[in-house]
Amino acid sequence: MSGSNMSVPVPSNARKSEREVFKRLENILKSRKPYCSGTMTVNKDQLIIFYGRDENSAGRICLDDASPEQLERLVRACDPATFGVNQESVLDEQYRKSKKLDPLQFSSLFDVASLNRLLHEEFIPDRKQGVAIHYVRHKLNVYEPGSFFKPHVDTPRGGNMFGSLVIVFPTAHEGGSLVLRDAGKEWTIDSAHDIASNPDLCVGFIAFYGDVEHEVLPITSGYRVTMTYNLYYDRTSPTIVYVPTSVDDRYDRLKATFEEMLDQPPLLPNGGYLAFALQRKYGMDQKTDLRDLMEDLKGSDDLLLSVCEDMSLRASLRVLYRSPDRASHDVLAPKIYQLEGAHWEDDFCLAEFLESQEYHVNDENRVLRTLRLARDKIRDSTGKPADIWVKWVVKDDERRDTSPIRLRQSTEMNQH
Ligand SMILES: O=C(O)CCC(=O)C(=O)O
Ligand SMILES: [Fe+2]
Repeated sequence: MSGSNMSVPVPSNARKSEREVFKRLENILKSRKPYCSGTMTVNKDQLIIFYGRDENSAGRICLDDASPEQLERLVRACDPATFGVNQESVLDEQYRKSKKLDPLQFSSLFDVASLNRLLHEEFIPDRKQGVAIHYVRHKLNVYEPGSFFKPHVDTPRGGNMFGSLVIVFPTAHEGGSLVLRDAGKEWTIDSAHDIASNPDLCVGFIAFYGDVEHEVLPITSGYRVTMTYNLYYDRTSPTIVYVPTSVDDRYDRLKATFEEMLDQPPLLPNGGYLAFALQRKYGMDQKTDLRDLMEDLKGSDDLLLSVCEDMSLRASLRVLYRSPDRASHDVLAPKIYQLEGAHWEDDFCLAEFLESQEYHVNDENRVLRTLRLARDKIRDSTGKPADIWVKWVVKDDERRDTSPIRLRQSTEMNQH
């Protein structure tokens, strides 16, 4: 389930001034990069790795001035790297050709916490500014000439994992750029080049959100050694507030545009909601409490929520359900419904249909009788079986229906 690729037309009755404001809001929300990268100076000690697969093998390497022989010895101590498909580890050298050590097979003196400040300033969502980052070491990867890792998205490990961090050690190599792709854009990070052009001893780093596709291009010479971390929010540790030094005026611009929009009466003359598709993807299923998910928003989604909170606008996460034939009103539901095996009566309006699903869940006979149909019946605008999209709802009106899931009028932003 995701919200990033859905195209929702701006309602045809939106006025020109409204369209312009929507477009500006959209541009601000889409302008944040889903990663941050650079180089960080280190002392030589931080580049020492102790490694060994079992009790009978032990090695040590300093990844500053390691010789090809030392690097070859490290390669021999590693296993071929697998990758995750449907929760399983698969070995396929057409897809990923590299070597790796698991976290219990190596130790490193690298001080990852030195990146805290930078990640908070450049990468951590605004509402998470005070929350500490918990870095969990994932793998040591070793790429020889000819090694690569085709485009993939990292397997999320645990609910509050929000991203990945790659540390690139300063072993001389060429090729091996990390290419990131998100929402139709692409960025290439050539850490080997960045490290070589820095006069100080340094490592390269790239932190990116968990839903960003990435790829390691083939290594053409030398050895590329990386250490990966899974990034979590650490809610148990004390919160630290950094004062960002970089200037990011998106918050102010978003707030000003919002104010302008709300000051333009009548925005929604008959009442209604203003809904925004989430920019980032989140894992969820029927058990997901959308209120918990609100705590884990990333990037622009989090920025939007902070602006809403700041302006005392009631905001919540909702799932948008749209009937197959668009004959009834859309429903912004406060939860994810179990549609597997549900049955759509032709004269149902969508809200009634969803309510009936709730009712039938514990009614075994009805469920048996109504097996099949629903997945086929709920379709998106292109005719494919519908996916579930999570939307923002930020503006409503006193005259709103009392039913929590009925929508009288929705105004949505175009995603493209
Ligand atoms: O080594 C890298 O640069 C990236 C490795 C990676 O994408 C992974 O381990 O999932
Ligand atoms: Fe990856």
